[in-house]
Amino acid sequence: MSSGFPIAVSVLTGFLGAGKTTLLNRLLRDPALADTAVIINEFGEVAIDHLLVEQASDGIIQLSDGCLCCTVRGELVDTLADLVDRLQTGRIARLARVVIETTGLADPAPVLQSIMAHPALVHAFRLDGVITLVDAVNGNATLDAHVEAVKQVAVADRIVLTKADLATDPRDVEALRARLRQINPGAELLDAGDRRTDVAALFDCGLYNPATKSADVRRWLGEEAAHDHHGDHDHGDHDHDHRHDSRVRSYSLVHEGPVPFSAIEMFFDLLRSAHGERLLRMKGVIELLEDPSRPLVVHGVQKILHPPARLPSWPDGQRGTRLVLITLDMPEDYVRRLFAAVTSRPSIDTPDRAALENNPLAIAGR
Ligand SMILES: Nc1nc2c(ncn2[C@@H]2O[C@H](COP(=O)(O)OP(=O)(O)OP(=O)(O)O)[C@@H](O)[C@H]2O)c(=O)[nH]1
Repeated sequence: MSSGFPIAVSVLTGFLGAGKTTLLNRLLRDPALADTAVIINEFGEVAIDHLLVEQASDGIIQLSDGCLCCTVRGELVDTLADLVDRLQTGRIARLARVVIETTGLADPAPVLQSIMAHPALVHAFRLDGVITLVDAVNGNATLDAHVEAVKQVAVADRIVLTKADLATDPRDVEALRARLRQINPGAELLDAGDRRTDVAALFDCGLYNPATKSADVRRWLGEEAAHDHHGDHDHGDHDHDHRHDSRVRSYSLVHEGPVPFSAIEMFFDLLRSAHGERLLRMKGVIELLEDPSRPLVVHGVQKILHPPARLPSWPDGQRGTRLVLITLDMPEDYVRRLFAAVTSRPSIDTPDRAALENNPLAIAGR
């Protein structure tokens, strides 16, 4: 794979009418998004209308053969593979970024999964981050009614509140902000009406940037680890029945001292085989016994684990293994016991790693 790879992929999601296209059109006027391909997944057609945009002196041009109709996931993969082919055959000179706008009803996890899982794409693309838009007027009701909307917020790296200008009561907007922070305390919460909500604020989320060999670990792990958050709290005086929120949980697992690669591998394998589809998102840094000075950055979506990357040094000087899990209906106790077992901190009635190696089913899946 030549230079220029892997290409950053950003996923833009948000419920029906949240303002995705409006924001995208605004962002695309920024020259910083030159050399960007936009893939739009329109609702209703179960199809992807993809519009390839290419840098030209006079702005954006649509490639003449750029429109295909196709089914969602397979064709998303085909579309991305086609982009790689165009680059390698010189039909596109440069491609710095891909933005995928999902349908409002989409559960973003399978979209992320199809990018991260495919062998042909895994080295060509890297997930930069998920940008989720939430409508300030309808957001609360949407989150109450649709678990997909809660998942969209839960997996976000950036949350953008739209239409705050249409809200009649600022207290409602504040309550919504509090709820969004509750569901996903690690994501930055931005306002669409704020001029600072620009390309720089929304892209390069820092999961892992091969160019700088860095990851914004402090932000996405530090905050989580500090709060060790659950999504099922009441919100003070706004005591709604947020039944979907409580199904989504975000919590961190911490282990001081290095762990062998085999233990981490076993943890992920058992977790994914027992509860893969409930693991919405996982990110973390790991201190490996085999190479403790270079942290291993891992991130995964459902059953898919992205190829781990190595950082040259510990970003905040703090060693140890820190994982953030965002889950839907997953028993936290099972995850904690499994983690304790593989990191060899046995607790009562919990087998240690040696026992697990002999019998991986020793910790029941549910
Ligand atoms: N007042 C106001 N209107 C907005 C804002 N953002 C979007 N809109 C309007 O909301 C409507 C829906 O916006 P779109 O950008 O089409 O929303 P979308 O999320 O792409 O919609 P779907 O693709 O159908 O899910 C349009 O009429 C926009 O002009 C905002 O911040 N303030």
